[in-house]
Amino acid sequence: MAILKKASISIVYRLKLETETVSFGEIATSIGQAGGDIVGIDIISTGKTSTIRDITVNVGDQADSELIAARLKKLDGVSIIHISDRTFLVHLGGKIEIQPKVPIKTRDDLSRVYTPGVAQVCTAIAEEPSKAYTLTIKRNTVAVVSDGTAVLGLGDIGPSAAMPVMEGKAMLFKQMAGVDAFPICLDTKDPDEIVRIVKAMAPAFGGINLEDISSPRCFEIEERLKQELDIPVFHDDQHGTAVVMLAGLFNSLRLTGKKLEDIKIIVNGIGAAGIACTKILLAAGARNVVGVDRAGAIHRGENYDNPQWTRYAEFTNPDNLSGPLSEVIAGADVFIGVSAPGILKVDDVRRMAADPIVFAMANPVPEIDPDLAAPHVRVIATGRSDHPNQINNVLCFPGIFRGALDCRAKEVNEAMKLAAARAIASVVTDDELSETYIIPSVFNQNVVRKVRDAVIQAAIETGVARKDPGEIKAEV
Ligand SMILES: NC(=O)C1=CN([C@@H]2O[C@H](COP(=O)(O)OP(=O)(O)OC[C@H]3O[C@@H](n4cnc5c(N)ncnc54)[C@H](O)[C@@H]3O)[C@@H](O)[C@H]2O)C=CC1
Ligand SMILES: CC(=O)C(=O)O
Ligand SMILES: [Mg+2]
Repeated sequence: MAILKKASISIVYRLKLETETVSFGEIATSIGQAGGDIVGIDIISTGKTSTIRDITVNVGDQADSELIAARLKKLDGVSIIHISDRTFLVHLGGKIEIQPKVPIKTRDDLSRVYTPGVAQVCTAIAEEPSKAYTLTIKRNTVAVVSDGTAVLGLGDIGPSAAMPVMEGKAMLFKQMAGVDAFPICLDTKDPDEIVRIVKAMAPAFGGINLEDISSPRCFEIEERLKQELDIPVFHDDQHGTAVVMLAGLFNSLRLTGKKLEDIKIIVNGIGAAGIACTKILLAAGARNVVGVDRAGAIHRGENYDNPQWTRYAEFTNPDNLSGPLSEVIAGADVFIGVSAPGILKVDDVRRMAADPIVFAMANPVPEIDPDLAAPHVRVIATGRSDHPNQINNVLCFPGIFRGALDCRAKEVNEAMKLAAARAIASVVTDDELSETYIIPSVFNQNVVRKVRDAVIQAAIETGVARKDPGEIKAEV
């Protein structure tokens, strides 16, 4: 796919240059001819006969980077000291740390934050457990829990390899919504064990964000934890994705003038995200949703190994369509992809109804290259940040947990999710709305505030809020 060749890797070449032998112009030409785009030049040190420089270059992929290195090595007077990928550099030593809120400078400080003073606080919590919310990190802290089995679209890469994603989620929680989040990657795939561990660690947390746990195990794990814990448990890949997708669809339909209840929607990839997207679409009023997976359209009368699919067929696909994506997509108004790279073809898009809406949300590579789809659709959205219309659950989870924590919600229910979707959609005003702006930017400051407020309101209305946020502010 062309998308894989776009400049998405940023490489720093540290070079020693013999100034009598080679000019910077020769180096720049060499890099440019190999497909690199120089975006920064830093002088590290200079001597009488040589200089050391860091040249930052954007390249399409690893092969381009290697080609540039090979060309530089051939130039007289150039030696490569080292090559670093800026994405790797930003991960060195991990991306987050814990900071104390008060300094410990004297024995007096020590005796208050630690023993003996801390004992009084422990006793107060032992006598009144709800004080954990006011006297510990619980009220502002979320566990981001994964077992590394469905990491982005990379699949079962294990708990250690999942950590960078979970650290990234923790950064986003903090930066977007002030929520302290811990990445916790478990070295087990056993649902019983995951449930037991998460329950056992729950006292420290005000909420649990499950992440990148493969289906169908994710459904059982989330359901059991919701039943057994009194703090919100939210599987981001299901509900965060569904909320943001619905927000994007609400706004796309504002453009096309079509109504949710009248349109045909294909959801491709009936896993964690696909099932949740379907459920929220139906809850919002859609009537004709057809799920498609590797086995084609999920329909009644088929004996699926995956029990989720048998259940799914009962409440979707009103015309009981069967067959591959390329057939059932005919006449569809909307394609929601939460499956795998490159499986939607331009010919498939051509078979859709007028003004097609395509959300190709598989990460990191979408179901169709947005540049290929663009001439044939009214709206194209992906999960990526390097294209317009980024439909990514980062627009949801910070605000939804900010709201849930602030009102000490017992759970995140359907009303709260629908309220969050409407809130995200509402950030885009009528004047701003266009084919390339159906969803607010991740950096739009209004998103978290609007989602938080809407979630609190819905939590209060549905009786799951344990606190008025005003009272929480008064306690600070
Ligand atoms: N943009 C966003 O915010 C989000 C995007 N995603 C992306 O959606 C995709 C799925 O994520 P999950 O639902 O968590 O994974 P999952 O593993 O629970 O589900 C994936 C489903 O896609 C199906 N699938 C795989 N290849 C297929 C093919 N060639 N044709 C039809 N179906 C196929 C699988 O059989 C499975 O049912 C991933 O690429 C993930 O990165 C997931 C969550 C959020
Ligand atoms: C965005 C996200 O959570 C995913 O692709 O899994
Ligand atoms: Mg995820």
